[in-house]
Amino acid sequence: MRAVIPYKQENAKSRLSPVLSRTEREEFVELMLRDVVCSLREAGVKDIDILATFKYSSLSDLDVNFVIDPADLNESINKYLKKVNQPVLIIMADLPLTRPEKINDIINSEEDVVIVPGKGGGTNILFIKEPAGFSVCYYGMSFRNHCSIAKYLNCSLRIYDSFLLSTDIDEPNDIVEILLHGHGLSFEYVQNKFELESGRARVKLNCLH
Ligand SMILES: Nc1nc2c(ncn2[C@@H]2O[C@H](COP(=O)(O)OP(=O)(O)OP(=O)(O)O)[C@@H](O)[C@H]2O)c(=O)[nH]1
Ligand SMILES: C[C@H](OP(=O)(O)O)C(=O)O
Repeated sequence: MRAVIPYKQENAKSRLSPVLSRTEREEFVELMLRDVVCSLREAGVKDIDILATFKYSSLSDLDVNFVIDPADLNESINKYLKKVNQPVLIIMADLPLTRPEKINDIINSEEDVVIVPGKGGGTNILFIKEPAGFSVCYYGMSFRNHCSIAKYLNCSLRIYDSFLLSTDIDEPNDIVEILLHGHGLSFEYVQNKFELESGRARVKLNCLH
């Protein structure tokens, strides 16, 4: 089994622009990636590929395999899936709340395909036992896309329900969840920049500086 983390750092997380500068976003996305790699290692995942648009020197200390492909997300993953010929876990880099025990639960599933939905119709994690015939279709309602693809291929499907794994960090208020439930490098980064404001409604995010 291999884990693959699609990764693009250039102008990453543009939806966080209201609260983080471009430089801060590029720093932050790397720390979230490192937290994801750490959780995969704690889960005992040995083979980790970072499918990156560029050979980022700042990642050179990571004990992972780099697959460099400047193509877009869907094209690069679909090319990867045609070559990998073993079960594969596609996990996004913006999932800093990932926990090793949940990774293990997913990769030990009986089903052919496991999908962890993201907020707003996305796909945060895809586990595919036989990836050769599978194509990904990210963006828009990718969760529905991937459910349909699994059905078309007659794959048994498990929708994995997890608050922590479904929390991808896209928009400013998503950072609240890191401050409440996070750990690791991404938590340390945001706790120096933001604070929580509690009230009758949902907890709000306030910038410290
Ligand atoms: N290899 C590769 N990974 C990508 C590409 N675009 C996004 N990713 C990665 O795919 C995952 C989900 O992407 P998004 O949540 O859309 O990340 P993003 O594009 O930085 O976010 P926004 O700018 O807010 O849309 C993240 O792990 C990104 O690093 C790409 O063109 N190639
Ligand atoms: C890649 C995309 O991420 P989102 O834009 O939904 O965070 C998706 O999950 O289809």
